[in-house]
Amino acid sequence: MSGPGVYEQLAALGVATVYEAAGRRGLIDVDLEQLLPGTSVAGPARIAACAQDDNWAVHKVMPAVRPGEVLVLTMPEPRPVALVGDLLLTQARVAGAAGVLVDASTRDVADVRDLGLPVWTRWRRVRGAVKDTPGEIDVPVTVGGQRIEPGDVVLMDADGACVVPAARVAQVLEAALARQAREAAARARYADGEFSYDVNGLREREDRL
Ligand SMILES: O=C([O-])CC(=O)C(=O)O
Ligand SMILES: [Mg+2]
Repeated sequence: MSGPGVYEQLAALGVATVYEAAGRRGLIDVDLEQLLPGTSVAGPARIAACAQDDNWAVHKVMPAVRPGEVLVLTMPEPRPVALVGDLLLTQARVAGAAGVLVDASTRDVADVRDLGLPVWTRWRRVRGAVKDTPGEIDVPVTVGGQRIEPGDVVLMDADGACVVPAARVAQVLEAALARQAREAAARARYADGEFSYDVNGLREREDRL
């Protein structure tokens, strides 16, 4: 079969549509700054669970990263401590990561932008991480109140981030494509001057109140 792959399709559908199609599940409920505006990515999670304020696990995870993966970096209590900068992210870029979710701080932002690797970060702060404790890689973590397991599909775009459990990807993709088709039909009507107040039956409902 040809055509765009599952990850490409999910990235194009976007976080809002996929989250809605998943039954409003999987939201990574935290403010993230998108360092490369205009990018959207989806891919299986490769996880580094760092010790507090420590980026040993980020160094450790780099040799494990496979092309197309979304690297998820977190620590027990996320704080504006720089888990990554351009040196670590160069390694992610060369490994072929689709994108990086930093549930902490990123530094060397100008150089990171030049790398062209899409990164979403909680903070931009240069405070350095220590390397005292190995932490863990390839383990489940919680980011923005949402559990992410290795291999779950993480999506990120201008709206933020969400995750789809690996076992639900096919079902959520199908529902998201259906939702996209419904939204396209609605968009065409609004572009023609109709109003959602009428199309969605809200005027009629209000008249009956
Ligand atoms: O080395 C660090 O701890 C983070 C950093 O600045 C880089 O990766 O360039
Ligand atoms: Mg640096």
